[in-house]
Amino acid sequence: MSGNITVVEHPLVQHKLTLLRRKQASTAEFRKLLWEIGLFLGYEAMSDLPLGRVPIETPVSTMEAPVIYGKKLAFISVLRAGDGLLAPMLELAPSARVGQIGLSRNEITLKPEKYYFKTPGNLDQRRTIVLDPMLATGNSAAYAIDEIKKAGARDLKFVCLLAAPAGVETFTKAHPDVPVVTAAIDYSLDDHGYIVPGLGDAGDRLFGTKKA
Ligand SMILES: O=P(O)(O)OC[C@H]1O[C@H](OP(=O)(O)OP(=O)(O)O)[C@H](O)[C@@H]1O
Ligand SMILES: O=c1cc[nH]c(=O)[nH]1
Ligand SMILES: [Mg+2]
Repeated sequence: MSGNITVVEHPLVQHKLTLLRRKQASTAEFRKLLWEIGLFLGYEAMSDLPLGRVPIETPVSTMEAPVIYGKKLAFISVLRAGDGLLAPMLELAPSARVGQIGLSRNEITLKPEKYYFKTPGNLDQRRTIVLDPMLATGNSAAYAIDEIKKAGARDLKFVCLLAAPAGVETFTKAHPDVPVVTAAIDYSLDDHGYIVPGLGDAGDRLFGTKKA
């Protein structure tokens, strides 16, 4: 498989992902597990932030101590399901600016339809991390990055929970400059474009909107 993709294989992530995938997981459990895994995905996605040094005093001595330095962060959630990763990312970096792109995948064409777009200013001066748990066909993620690049972003990463091989292919062909961080790459897509084995519809599971 081509592209710059990091799979977070930490046992805690893989264990929590198994609990979250199970169809018996309640909405509350799904939400909490996505939040917990999101912390680890954020930890990985931000592992290359540049550090500078500032002088501080500890109770014992002075030192030149490391601090995150340089470009500010922007997190952009692909609505709705991206909001499940936004909360843990903000837990890690509370002063990041936040944007949203609202996309709904057309069930027949499997193409995204945009219904909302709002991003922070000066995206060209920010490290921009785009969030959506699912990279299935890759159409939504590739389109989201197209729009976010049009808004000025240049230094981008994409963070998801699950990816399908076809989605990784489509995404990395469209945006070879955008590294992807995920917790797993599954086997395939079904006839409706759902990731197999996957977890079902992430938005419905996160918000409890699946019709009975
Ligand atoms: O890679 P793709 O084939 O484009 O599929 C992935 C998209 O599908 C889901 O969103 P959905 O359209 O279900 O919207 P929702 O978050 O409101 O449920 C998911 O959150 C992605 O945005
Ligand atoms: O498996 C999938 C594919 C697209 N969107 C989802 O929420 N789940
Ligand atoms: Mg959905």
